[in-house]
Order: sequence, then C-alpha cells, then structure tokens
Amino acid sequence: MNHDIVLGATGITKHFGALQVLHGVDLHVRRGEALGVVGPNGAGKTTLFGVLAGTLPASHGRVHFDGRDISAWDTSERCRAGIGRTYQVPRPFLSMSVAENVLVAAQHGAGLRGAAAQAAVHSALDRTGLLPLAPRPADTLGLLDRKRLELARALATNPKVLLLDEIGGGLTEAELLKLVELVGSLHAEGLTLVWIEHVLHALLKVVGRLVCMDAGSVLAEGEPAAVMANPLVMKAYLGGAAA
Ligand SMILES: Nc1ncnc2c1ncn2[C@@H]1O[C@H](COP(=O)(O)OP(=O)(O)OP(=O)(O)O)[C@@H](O)[C@H]1O
Repeated sequence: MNHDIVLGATGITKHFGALQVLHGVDLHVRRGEALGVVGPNGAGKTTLFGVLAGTLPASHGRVHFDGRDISAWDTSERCRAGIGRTYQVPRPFLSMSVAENVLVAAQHGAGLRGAAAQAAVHSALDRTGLLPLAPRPADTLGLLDRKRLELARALATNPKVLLLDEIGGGLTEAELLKLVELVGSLHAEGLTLVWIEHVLHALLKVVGRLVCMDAGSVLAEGEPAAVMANPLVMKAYLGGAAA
C-alpha cells in the first residue's frame, strides 16, 4: 500500500438485507489532507463512514489504515489506532458536564486513564474553545457549542484521521464561519480530515480534494471545482433536488 495513503477502502460493498447501498467503493485518504465527501441524500456517505470506522461491517472489500489491514478490527480497536469520528446526530450525555462528556470519550473511546485521560480532555477542550464551558451541563449548550463538543469528544480519542459527518447542518451563517475556522485550524495543525457535508460553501473553504458519491458509487473525485463542474455530479444533484 502507498504510504502516502493513511486510510484506504477498496472494493467496498454493503447490503442491508436485499438493499445494496454501496457498490464497490474505493476511497483513499492521503496523510495530512482534508478530503470532502458530497452527494445527494441516500448516496451511501454515512454508510461508508460506518464501514471505515468499523461500526458497520462491509459485505465485501478491505479497509487499510496506517499500512495495516484493519478489515476485521472492531470499532474500538480502530478508534484506539487513530480513527476518530463525529456523528450526524450528536448524542451527548445531557446531564453531564462538557468536560465529563469529553472524559467519557477519552476513557471509553481511546482507553485512556488517569493523567493521560485528563490531558486528552484538556487538549480537546482547548483546541475547540470549550475550556471556559468545561463545567457547564451539556444540555445548556447552544447548537454551535454542541458541535464543538462533538468535535472535542472525537479529538479526545487522539485521532490521526478524523471523520466528520455533516457537522455544519442547522447553523447560522455566522456560526458556520466559526465552525469552518475551527475545522480549518485542526487541519492546519496536521490532522487528516474526511468531511461529509451538505453545506458546500463551508466544506469548500477547508477541503483540498472532493469525492462525490451517488447511489452507492463514487461518481467523481479530484480538485473540488472540477468535481462540482463534472456533468455527472451536476446531474446527480439536480436529480436529488427534483426528487
Ligand atoms: N441500517 C440500515 N438499514 C437499512 N437501510 C439503511 C441503513 N442505513 C442506511 N440505509 C440506507 O442506505 C442508503 C444510504 O444511506 P446513507 O445514510 O449512507 O446515505 P447518505 O449519503 O449518508 O445520506 P444523507 O446525506 O441523507 O445522510 C439509504 O437508502 C438508507 O436508507
């Protein structure tokens, strides 16, 4: 495997019963890059994230990470190896504080204990600007701070690659700019990102490469402007809008 590729999926298919939602997808993430993943609703983007993170077993195909075949690894092994993710629908423990939520991720996601767990929590809160809110109950946070918390929980697992699933949804334009700034700063620190996002103008401020999926296949990939101008991609989006 090419060592420039930190995370690679090859020939991934996924069936849910009789429904096939991924049809031989190849996805290769380069070390240090920010890769965007777009596509109409139901294209299979979140399912692909599940296969990468190990929450969903692939029906066929292999996943490699950092030079190793991790296809048989479960989600906690992959998390400890350095694959972090956020969820489309964040589910923080609402009665717990911001810091406690991040601590749970450091302990249960990354298996950290004691001073190492506390250091990971401090660093994640600091990087996401949540240190001043550390003692606040999670249910008192506004939407942007909940997104920051979702990021902090993923960062507390010390990821080498961070999978972001539609973290931009529902924010005002001003909030979105702050989120873009934060995600951009994580990438500037050297974190490899794969970001599924429907809010294209936000995504395009951060990513250097784009993959477009439709109906369980990769339609196009490459330089973002070229991908968005690809006739197949335009057709998929217009079809999605009309559906
Ligand atoms: N657990 C499941 N059981 C059955 N079908 C599923 C399951 N999860 C996803 N699907 C189906 O797989 C297809 C792909 O869904 P997926 O969520 O991966 O798409 P997506 O590209 O992430 O869409 P969106 O942009 O709307 O989040 C959809 O038809 C969806 O209904």
